[in-house]
Amino acid sequence: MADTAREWVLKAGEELRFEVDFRRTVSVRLRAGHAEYFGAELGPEATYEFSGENGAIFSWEGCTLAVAGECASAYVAGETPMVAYINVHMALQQQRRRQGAAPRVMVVGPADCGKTSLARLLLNYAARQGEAPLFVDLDPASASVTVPGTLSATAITKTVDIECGFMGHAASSSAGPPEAPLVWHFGHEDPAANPRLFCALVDRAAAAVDRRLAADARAGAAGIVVDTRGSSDAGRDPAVLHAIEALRINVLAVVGNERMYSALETQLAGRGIAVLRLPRSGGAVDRSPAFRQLLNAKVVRQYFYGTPRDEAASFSTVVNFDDIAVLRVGEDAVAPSSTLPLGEARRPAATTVVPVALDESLVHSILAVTDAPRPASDDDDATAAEKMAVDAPADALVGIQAIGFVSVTRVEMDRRRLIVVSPVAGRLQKHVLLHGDTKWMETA
Ligand SMILES: Nc1ncnc2c1ncn2[C@@H]1O[C@H](COP(=O)(O)OP(=O)(O)OP(=O)(O)O)[C@@H](O)[C@H]1O
Repeated sequence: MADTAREWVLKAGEELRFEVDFRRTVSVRLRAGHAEYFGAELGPEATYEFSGENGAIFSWEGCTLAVAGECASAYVAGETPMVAYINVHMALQQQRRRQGAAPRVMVVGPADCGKTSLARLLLNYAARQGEAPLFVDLDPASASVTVPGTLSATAITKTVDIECGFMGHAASSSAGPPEAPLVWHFGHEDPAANPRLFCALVDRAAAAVDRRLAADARAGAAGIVVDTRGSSDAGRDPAVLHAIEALRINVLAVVGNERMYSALETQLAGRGIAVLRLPRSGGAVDRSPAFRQLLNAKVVRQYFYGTPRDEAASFSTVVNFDDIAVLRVGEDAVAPSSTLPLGEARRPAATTVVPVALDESLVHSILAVTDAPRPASDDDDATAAEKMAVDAPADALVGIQAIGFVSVTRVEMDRRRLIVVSPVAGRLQKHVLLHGDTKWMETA
Protein backbone atom coordinates (compact mmCIF):
# COMPACT_ATOMS: atom_id res chain seq x y z
CA MET A 1 0.00 0.00 0.00
CA ALA A 2 1.26 3.47 -0.84
CA ASP A 3 1.78 6.12 1.81
CA THR A 4 -1.15 8.23 0.61
CA ALA A 5 -4.51 7.38 2.15
CA ARG A 6 -6.35 4.61 0.42
CA GLU A 7 -10.12 4.45 0.56
CA TRP A 8 -11.82 1.23 1.58
CA VAL A 9 -15.58 0.82 1.18
CA LEU A 10 -17.15 -1.82 3.43
CA LYS A 11 -20.63 -3.16 2.75
CA ALA A 12 -22.94 -4.04 5.63
CA GLY A 13 -21.51 -6.97 7.60
CA GLU A 14 -17.99 -6.69 6.19
CA GLU A 15 -14.72 -6.01 7.96
CA LEU A 16 -11.34 -4.65 6.94
CA ARG A 17 -8.68 -6.97 8.32
CA PHE A 18 -5.18 -5.59 8.56
CA GLU A 19 -1.74 -6.43 9.86
CA VAL A 20 0.71 -3.68 10.72
CA ASP A 21 4.37 -4.31 11.38
CA PHE A 22 6.01 -3.07 14.61
CA ARG A 23 8.21 -0.68 12.59
CA ARG A 24 5.28 0.93 10.78
CA THR A 25 2.34 3.04 11.81
CA VAL A 26 -0.93 3.04 9.93
CA SER A 27 -3.67 5.58 10.51
CA VAL A 28 -7.34 4.95 9.93
CA ARG A 29 -10.12 7.48 9.61
CA LEU A 30 -13.83 6.87 9.30
CA ARG A 31 -15.04 8.91 6.30
CA ALA A 32 -18.69 7.86 6.22
CA GLY A 33 -21.06 5.45 7.93
CA HIS A 34 -20.44 3.58 11.19
CA ALA A 35 -17.65 1.19 12.10
CA GLU A 36 -16.25 -0.48 15.19
CA TYR A 37 -13.01 -2.04 16.41
CA PHE A 38 -13.74 -5.15 18.47
CA GLY A 39 -17.01 -3.55 19.55
CA ALA A 40 -15.79 0.02 20.22
CA GLU A 41 -17.23 2.59 17.82
CA LEU A 42 -14.88 4.70 15.69
CA GLY A 43 -15.55 8.41 16.06
CA PRO A 44 -16.47 10.23 12.84
CA GLU A 45 -13.65 12.78 13.00
CA ALA A 46 -10.99 10.82 14.84
CA THR A 47 -7.84 9.29 13.37
CA TYR A 48 -6.65 6.03 14.90
CA GLU A 49 -3.06 4.86 14.69
CA PHE A 50 -1.98 1.22 14.78
CA SER A 51 1.52 -0.20 15.05
CA GLY A 52 2.50 -3.84 15.65
CA GLU A 53 -1.11 -4.91 15.50
CA ASN A 54 -3.46 -7.30 13.72
CA GLY A 55 -7.07 -6.25 13.80
CA ALA A 56 -10.35 -5.76 12.01
CA ILE A 57 -12.64 -2.78 11.55
CA PHE A 58 -16.16 -4.08 11.19
CA SER A 59 -19.31 -2.32 10.00
CA TRP A 60 -22.90 -3.45 10.59
CA GLU A 61 -24.31 -0.94 8.09
CA GLY A 62 -21.43 -0.24 5.75
CA CYS A 63 -18.84 2.54 5.84
CA THR A 64 -15.96 4.24 4.07
CA LEU A 65 -12.51 4.24 5.66
CA ALA A 66 -9.36 6.13 4.71
CA VAL A 67 -6.21 4.18 5.57
CA ALA A 68 -2.80 5.85 5.36
CA GLY A 69 0.51 4.04 5.82
CA GLU A 70 1.83 0.64 4.90
CA CYS A 71 -0.02 -2.45 6.10
CA ALA A 72 1.74 -5.82 5.93
CA SER A 73 -1.61 -7.04 4.66
CA ALA A 74 -5.11 -5.62 4.33
CA TYR A 75 -8.25 -7.13 2.86
CA VAL A 76 -12.01 -6.96 3.18
CA ALA A 77 -13.76 -10.06 4.53
CA GLY A 78 -17.47 -10.69 4.18
CA GLU A 79 -17.59 -13.83 6.26
CA THR A 80 -17.31 -13.05 9.96
CA PRO A 81 -18.64 -14.60 13.19
CA MET A 82 -20.10 -11.23 14.26
CA VAL A 83 -23.75 -12.35 14.18
CA ALA A 84 -22.94 -15.26 16.50
CA TYR A 85 -20.97 -12.90 18.75
CA ILE A 86 -23.70 -10.26 18.99
CA ASN A 87 -26.25 -12.97 19.73
CA VAL A 88 -24.15 -13.93 22.75
CA HIS A 89 -24.10 -10.29 23.82
CA MET A 90 -27.90 -10.05 23.53
CA ALA A 91 -28.35 -13.22 25.57
CA LEU A 92 -26.01 -11.78 28.23
CA GLN A 93 -28.03 -8.55 28.28
CA GLN A 94 -31.18 -10.55 28.92
CA GLN A 95 -29.43 -12.39 31.70
CA ARG A 96 -28.34 -9.03 33.19
CA ARG A 97 -31.93 -7.89 33.29
CA ARG A 98 -33.04 -10.97 35.19
CA GLN A 99 -32.56 -10.27 38.87
CA GLY A 100 -29.78 -12.12 40.63
CA ALA A 101 -28.34 -13.77 37.56
CA ALA A 102 -25.43 -11.62 36.47
CA PRO A 103 -23.44 -13.38 33.77
CA ARG A 104 -20.05 -14.76 34.71
CA VAL A 105 -18.61 -15.48 31.31
CA MET A 106 -15.35 -17.25 30.61
CA VAL A 107 -13.81 -17.48 27.13
CA VAL A 108 -11.71 -20.58 26.40
CA GLY A 109 -10.13 -22.05 23.30
CA PRO A 110 -6.80 -22.76 21.66
CA ALA A 111 -4.05 -20.18 21.27
CA ASP A 112 -4.73 -17.32 18.85
CA CYS A 113 -8.36 -18.28 18.23
CA GLY A 114 -9.63 -14.80 19.15
CA LYS A 115 -10.47 -15.20 22.87
CA THR A 116 -9.20 -11.78 23.94
CA SER A 117 -10.88 -10.17 20.93
CA LEU A 118 -14.21 -11.79 21.84
CA ALA A 119 -13.85 -10.79 25.51
CA ARG A 120 -13.11 -7.21 24.41
CA LEU A 121 -16.10 -7.19 22.06
CA LEU A 122 -18.50 -8.46 24.75
CA LEU A 123 -17.17 -5.89 27.24
CA ASN A 124 -17.46 -3.08 24.69
CA TYR A 125 -21.00 -3.99 23.70
CA ALA A 126 -21.94 -4.11 27.39
CA ALA A 127 -20.27 -0.73 28.06
CA ARG A 128 -22.09 0.81 25.09
CA GLN A 129 -25.35 -0.19 26.76
CA GLY A 130 -24.38 1.46 30.03
CA GLU A 131 -23.19 -1.70 31.78
CA ALA A 132 -20.01 -1.79 33.87
CA PRO A 133 -18.74 -5.38 33.87
CA LEU A 134 -15.40 -6.52 35.26
CA PHE A 135 -12.75 -7.82 32.91
CA VAL A 136 -10.81 -10.62 34.57
CA ASP A 137 -7.59 -11.41 32.73
CA LEU A 138 -6.25 -14.87 33.57
CA ASP A 139 -3.80 -14.97 30.67
CA PRO A 140 -0.34 -14.21 32.09
CA ALA A 141 1.29 -14.90 28.71
CA SER A 142 -0.14 -11.86 27.04
CA ALA A 143 -1.37 -9.69 29.85
CA SER A 144 -3.63 -7.03 28.37
CA VAL A 145 -4.01 -4.66 31.31
CA THR A 146 -0.49 -4.49 32.71
CA VAL A 147 2.85 -6.28 32.35
CA PRO A 148 2.94 -9.99 31.40
CA GLY A 149 3.17 -12.58 34.17
CA THR A 150 0.16 -11.16 35.97
CA LEU A 151 -3.55 -11.74 36.55
CA SER A 152 -5.88 -8.78 36.85
CA ALA A 153 -9.43 -7.54 37.31
CA THR A 154 -10.52 -4.22 35.76
CA ALA A 155 -13.83 -2.38 35.87
CA ILE A 156 -14.89 -1.57 32.31
CA THR A 157 -16.95 1.58 32.61
CA LYS A 158 -16.39 2.81 29.06
CA THR A 159 -15.38 1.16 25.81
CA VAL A 160 -11.84 -0.14 25.63
CA ASP A 161 -9.40 2.27 23.96
CA ILE A 162 -9.22 1.50 20.23
CA GLU A 163 -5.49 2.16 19.89
CA CYS A 164 -4.14 1.04 23.24
CA GLY A 165 -6.58 -1.68 24.25
CA PHE A 166 -7.02 -2.49 27.92
CA MET A 167 -3.70 -0.84 28.73
CA GLY A 168 -5.19 2.50 27.66
CA HIS A 169 -8.24 1.77 29.75
CA ALA A 170 -6.17 1.06 32.83
CA ALA A 171 -4.04 4.16 32.30
CA SER A 172 -6.99 6.48 31.98
CA SER A 173 -8.78 5.01 34.97
CA SER A 174 -5.85 4.81 37.34
CA ALA A 175 -6.69 8.20 38.83
CA GLY A 176 -9.66 6.88 40.75
CA PRO A 177 -9.01 3.97 43.12
CA PRO A 178 -12.34 2.23 42.44
CA GLU A 179 -11.44 2.07 38.75
CA ALA A 180 -7.80 1.06 39.09
CA PRO A 181 -7.18 -2.52 38.03
CA LEU A 182 -6.44 -5.08 40.71
CA VAL A 183 -3.28 -6.95 39.80
CA TRP A 184 -1.68 -10.14 41.10
CA HIS A 185 1.88 -11.08 40.24
CA PHE A 186 2.30 -14.66 39.05
CA GLY A 187 5.75 -14.24 37.55
CA HIS A 188 5.43 -16.76 34.72
CA GLU A 189 3.70 -16.82 31.37
CA ASP A 190 2.36 -20.35 31.63
CA PRO A 191 0.06 -21.40 34.50
CA ALA A 192 1.70 -24.83 34.26
CA ALA A 193 4.96 -23.26 35.51
CA ASN A 194 3.40 -23.28 39.00
CA PRO A 195 -0.20 -24.54 38.90
CA ARG A 196 -0.68 -24.35 42.67
CA LEU A 197 0.39 -20.74 42.83
CA PHE A 198 -1.74 -19.93 39.78
CA CYS A 199 -4.80 -21.49 41.45
CA ALA A 200 -4.06 -19.66 44.70
CA LEU A 201 -3.98 -16.38 42.78
CA VAL A 202 -7.21 -17.22 40.97
CA ASP A 203 -8.80 -17.79 44.41
CA ARG A 204 -7.60 -14.35 45.53
CA ALA A 205 -8.87 -12.78 42.33
CA ALA A 206 -12.23 -14.54 42.73
CA ALA A 207 -12.61 -13.25 46.29
CA ALA A 208 -11.72 -9.70 45.17
CA VAL A 209 -14.19 -9.94 42.28
CA ASP A 210 -16.94 -11.07 44.66
CA ARG A 211 -16.22 -8.14 46.97
CA ARG A 212 -16.28 -5.72 44.05
CA LEU A 213 -19.54 -7.10 42.63
CA ALA A 214 -21.14 -6.91 46.08
CA ALA A 215 -19.98 -3.34 46.69
CA ASP A 216 -20.81 -1.87 43.28
CA ALA A 217 -24.38 -2.34 42.11
CA ARG A 218 -23.56 -1.59 38.45
CA ALA A 219 -20.77 -4.12 38.35
CA GLY A 220 -22.88 -6.56 40.34
CA ALA A 221 -25.60 -6.42 37.69
CA ALA A 222 -23.22 -6.58 34.74
CA GLY A 223 -21.08 -9.50 35.94
CA ILE A 224 -17.68 -10.53 34.66
CA VAL A 225 -15.96 -11.52 31.43
CA VAL A 226 -12.89 -13.72 31.91
CA ASP A 227 -10.11 -14.20 29.36
CA THR A 228 -7.91 -17.29 29.63
CA ARG A 229 -4.63 -18.50 28.21
CA GLY A 230 -4.84 -20.61 25.06
CA SER A 231 -5.38 -24.25 25.87
CA SER A 232 -5.55 -27.15 23.43
CA ASP A 233 -7.57 -29.24 25.90
CA ALA A 234 -9.40 -26.89 28.27
CA GLY A 235 -11.47 -29.79 29.67
CA ARG A 236 -8.33 -31.26 31.19
CA ASP A 237 -6.54 -28.04 31.94
CA PRO A 238 -6.34 -27.71 35.73
CA ALA A 239 -5.97 -23.92 35.52
CA VAL A 240 -9.15 -23.57 33.44
CA LEU A 241 -11.15 -26.04 35.53
CA HIS A 242 -10.10 -24.37 38.76
CA ALA A 243 -11.01 -20.92 37.43
CA ILE A 244 -14.48 -22.12 36.32
CA GLU A 245 -15.11 -23.26 39.87
CA ALA A 246 -13.49 -20.39 41.75
CA LEU A 247 -15.14 -17.65 39.69
CA ARG A 248 -18.48 -19.51 39.63
CA ILE A 249 -18.65 -19.26 35.86
CA ASN A 250 -22.17 -19.65 34.47
CA VAL A 251 -21.46 -19.04 30.76
CA LEU A 252 -18.54 -20.75 29.06
CA ALA A 253 -17.78 -19.57 25.51
CA VAL A 254 -15.67 -22.13 23.66
CA VAL A 255 -14.09 -20.56 20.59
CA GLY A 256 -13.04 -22.42 17.48
CA ASN A 257 -12.70 -26.00 18.65
CA GLU A 258 -15.61 -28.44 18.25
CA ARG A 259 -13.93 -31.25 20.14
CA MET A 260 -13.15 -29.02 23.11
CA TYR A 261 -16.72 -27.73 23.09
CA SER A 262 -18.29 -31.15 23.14
CA ALA A 263 -15.91 -32.46 25.81
CA LEU A 264 -16.65 -29.46 28.05
CA GLU A 265 -20.39 -29.66 27.46
CA THR A 266 -20.42 -33.29 28.58
CA GLN A 267 -18.06 -32.66 31.47
CA LEU A 268 -19.95 -29.64 32.84
CA ALA A 269 -23.48 -31.01 32.30
CA GLY A 270 -25.80 -30.47 35.26
CA ARG A 271 -23.66 -27.74 36.83
CA GLY A 272 -25.75 -24.79 35.68
CA ILE A 273 -23.15 -23.62 33.17
CA ALA A 274 -24.29 -22.67 29.67
CA VAL A 275 -21.58 -23.96 27.34
CA LEU A 276 -21.60 -22.07 24.03
CA ARG A 277 -19.85 -23.07 20.82
CA LEU A 278 -18.56 -20.08 18.91
CA PRO A 279 -16.78 -19.96 15.57
CA ARG A 280 -13.24 -18.66 15.28
CA SER A 281 -12.89 -15.59 13.11
CA GLY A 282 -10.99 -16.18 9.88
CA GLY A 283 -9.12 -13.00 10.77
CA ALA A 284 -7.65 -14.25 14.06
CA VAL A 285 -4.05 -14.89 13.16
CA ASP A 286 -1.46 -17.22 14.63
CA ARG A 287 1.29 -15.16 16.18
CA SER A 288 4.84 -16.46 16.18
CA PRO A 289 6.83 -16.54 19.44
CA ALA A 290 8.93 -13.68 18.03
CA PHE A 291 5.82 -11.59 17.35
CA ARG A 292 4.49 -12.31 20.86
CA GLN A 293 7.81 -11.26 22.34
CA LEU A 294 7.64 -7.94 20.50
CA LEU A 295 4.03 -7.52 21.56
CA ASN A 296 4.87 -8.11 25.22
CA ALA A 297 7.80 -5.69 24.98
CA LYS A 298 5.39 -3.10 23.57
CA VAL A 299 2.98 -3.69 26.46
CA VAL A 300 5.75 -3.31 29.06
CA ARG A 301 7.00 -0.17 27.33
CA GLN A 302 3.48 1.24 27.48
CA TYR A 303 3.33 0.42 31.18
CA PHE A 304 6.42 2.51 31.86
CA TYR A 305 6.18 5.21 29.22
CA GLY A 306 2.47 5.44 28.46
CA THR A 307 0.68 4.95 25.21
CA PRO A 308 1.52 6.88 22.01
CA ARG A 309 -1.57 9.02 22.56
CA ASP A 310 -0.94 9.52 26.25
CA GLU A 311 2.79 9.48 26.93
CA ALA A 312 3.87 9.25 30.56
CA ALA A 313 7.12 10.07 32.28
CA SER A 314 9.08 7.30 33.93
CA PHE A 315 11.71 7.84 36.57
CA SER A 316 15.08 6.35 37.30
CA THR A 317 15.27 5.58 41.01
CA VAL A 318 18.05 4.38 43.28
CA VAL A 319 17.15 1.57 45.68
CA ASN A 320 19.60 0.49 48.39
CA PHE A 321 19.99 -3.23 48.96
CA ASP A 322 19.40 -2.73 52.67
CA ASP A 323 16.03 -1.10 52.15
CA ILE A 324 14.36 -3.85 50.19
CA ALA A 325 13.43 -7.49 50.22
CA VAL A 326 13.24 -9.18 46.82
CA LEU A 327 11.36 -12.44 47.10
CA ARG A 328 10.17 -15.17 44.84
CA VAL A 329 7.11 -17.27 45.44
CA GLY A 330 7.37 -20.90 44.53
CA GLU A 331 10.85 -22.24 44.16
CA ASP A 332 12.62 -25.52 44.31
CA ALA A 333 15.33 -23.93 46.37
CA VAL A 334 14.01 -25.29 49.65
CA ALA A 335 16.41 -26.56 52.21
CA PRO A 336 16.76 -30.35 52.36
CA SER A 337 14.46 -31.91 54.98
CA SER A 338 17.43 -32.92 57.05
CA THR A 339 18.24 -29.27 57.70
CA LEU A 340 14.74 -28.38 58.94
CA PRO A 341 14.16 -28.04 62.68
CA LEU A 342 12.97 -31.26 64.26
CA GLY A 343 9.26 -31.86 63.80
CA GLU A 344 8.88 -29.22 61.12
CA ALA A 345 7.45 -30.34 57.81
CA ARG A 346 8.82 -29.06 54.53
CA ARG A 347 6.52 -26.45 53.03
CA PRO A 348 5.36 -27.26 49.52
CA ALA A 349 7.70 -25.65 47.01
CA ALA A 350 4.88 -24.21 44.92
CA THR A 351 4.07 -21.50 47.40
CA THR A 352 7.28 -21.28 49.35
CA VAL A 353 8.68 -17.78 49.63
CA VAL A 354 12.42 -17.56 49.07
CA PRO A 355 14.80 -14.60 49.04
CA VAL A 356 16.35 -13.63 45.72
CA ALA A 357 20.04 -12.80 45.62
CA LEU A 358 20.69 -9.15 44.87
CA ASP A 359 23.20 -9.38 42.06
CA GLU A 360 23.66 -8.67 38.36
CA SER A 361 21.25 -11.41 37.37
CA LEU A 362 18.46 -8.99 38.32
CA VAL A 363 19.22 -6.65 35.41
CA HIS A 364 16.20 -6.39 33.06
CA SER A 365 13.92 -8.09 35.62
CA ILE A 366 10.48 -6.68 36.19
CA LEU A 367 9.76 -6.64 39.93
CA ALA A 368 6.29 -6.32 41.39
CA VAL A 369 5.97 -3.72 44.16
CA THR A 370 3.75 -4.92 46.99
CA ASP A 371 2.17 -3.49 50.07
CA ALA A 372 3.65 -6.15 52.37
CA PRO A 373 4.96 -4.71 55.61
CA ARG A 374 8.71 -4.42 55.93
CA PRO A 375 10.41 -7.16 57.89
CA ALA A 376 11.17 -6.14 61.47
CA SER A 377 14.80 -5.24 61.82
CA ASP A 378 16.99 -6.94 64.36
CA ASP A 379 20.67 -6.97 64.79
CA ASP A 380 21.78 -10.13 63.09
CA ASP A 381 23.32 -10.21 59.63
CA ALA A 382 20.37 -11.56 57.73
CA THR A 383 19.28 -9.50 54.75
CA ALA A 384 15.82 -8.00 54.69
CA ALA A 385 14.79 -10.64 52.16
CA GLU A 386 15.98 -13.49 54.33
CA LYS A 387 14.14 -12.11 57.36
CA MET A 388 11.04 -11.61 55.30
CA ALA A 389 11.11 -15.11 53.87
CA VAL A 390 11.51 -16.59 57.32
CA ASP A 391 9.26 -14.27 59.29
CA ALA A 392 6.32 -13.64 56.99
CA PRO A 393 3.74 -16.34 56.75
CA ALA A 394 3.68 -17.47 53.12
CA ASP A 395 -0.04 -16.65 53.05
CA ALA A 396 0.71 -12.97 53.52
CA LEU A 397 2.77 -12.88 50.34
CA VAL A 398 1.14 -15.50 48.15
CA GLY A 399 -1.62 -13.68 46.38
CA ILE A 400 -0.72 -10.24 47.65
CA GLN A 401 -1.71 -7.56 45.14
CA ALA A 402 0.92 -5.84 43.05
CA ILE A 403 0.56 -2.10 43.45
CA GLY A 404 2.98 -1.40 40.61
CA PHE A 405 6.10 -2.60 38.83
CA VAL A 406 9.68 -1.47 38.46
CA SER A 407 12.26 -2.57 35.91
CA VAL A 408 15.86 -3.11 37.00
CA THR A 409 18.23 -1.26 34.68
CA ARG A 410 21.50 -1.58 36.66
CA VAL A 411 22.91 -3.32 39.69
CA GLU A 412 25.82 -1.58 41.42
CA MET A 413 27.34 -4.28 43.59
CA ASP A 414 30.08 -2.01 44.99
CA ARG A 415 27.53 0.55 46.17
CA ARG A 416 25.01 -2.13 47.13
CA ARG A 417 22.17 -0.62 45.18
CA LEU A 418 19.81 -1.12 42.26
CA ILE A 419 18.82 1.44 39.67
CA VAL A 420 15.24 0.87 38.61
CA VAL A 421 12.80 2.52 36.25
CA SER A 422 9.48 3.30 37.87
CA PRO A 423 6.36 5.04 36.58
CA VAL A 424 6.18 6.80 39.96
CA ALA A 425 8.60 9.60 40.91
CA GLY A 426 10.61 9.65 44.11
CA ARG A 427 12.03 7.05 46.44
CA LEU A 428 10.47 3.64 46.45
CA GLN A 429 8.01 3.82 49.32
CA LYS A 430 7.33 0.10 49.44
CA HIS A 431 10.05 -2.34 50.15
CA VAL A 432 8.89 -5.84 49.44
CA LEU A 433 9.31 -6.71 45.79
CA LEU A 434 8.36 -9.91 44.05
CA HIS A 435 10.52 -11.46 41.38
CA GLY A 436 9.42 -13.73 38.54
CA ASP A 437 10.51 -14.70 35.05
CA THR A 438 9.38 -11.49 33.35
CA LYS A 439 12.25 -9.63 31.73
CA TRP A 440 12.29 -6.48 29.65
CA MET A 441 15.13 -4.84 27.87
CA GLU A 442 14.58 -1.19 27.21
CA THR A 443 15.34 -0.20 23.64
CA ALA A 444 15.55 3.31 22.27
N1 LIG B 1 -11.45 -10.58 12.90
C1 LIG B 1 -10.15 -10.36 13.00
N2 LIG B 1 -9.47 -9.80 11.97
C2 LIG B 1 -8.14 -9.56 12.07
N3 LIG B 1 -7.41 -9.86 13.15
C3 LIG B 1 -8.04 -10.40 14.20
C4 LIG B 1 -9.43 -10.69 14.19
N4 LIG B 1 -9.77 -11.25 15.37
C5 LIG B 1 -8.64 -11.30 16.10
N5 LIG B 1 -7.61 -10.80 15.39
C6 LIG B 1 -6.22 -10.70 15.82
O1 LIG B 1 -5.70 -12.03 15.89
C7 LIG B 1 -4.77 -12.14 16.97
C8 LIG B 1 -5.23 -13.24 17.91
O2 LIG B 1 -6.44 -12.82 18.52
P1 LIG B 1 -6.64 -12.82 20.11
O3 LIG B 1 -5.52 -12.14 20.80
O4 LIG B 1 -8.01 -12.35 20.36
O5 LIG B 1 -6.52 -14.39 20.33
P2 LIG B 1 -6.39 -15.21 21.69
O6 LIG B 1 -7.12 -16.47 21.49
O7 LIG B 1 -6.82 -14.36 22.85
O8 LIG B 1 -4.84 -15.46 21.75
P3 LIG B 1 -3.98 -16.10 22.99
O9 LIG B 1 -4.87 -16.47 24.08
O10 LIG B 1 -3.29 -17.25 22.35
O11 LIG B 1 -3.04 -14.98 23.37
C9 LIG B 1 -4.74 -10.76 17.62
O12 LIG B 1 -3.65 -10.06 17.10
C10 LIG B 1 -6.05 -10.12 17.20
O13 LIG B 1 -5.99 -8.72 17.19
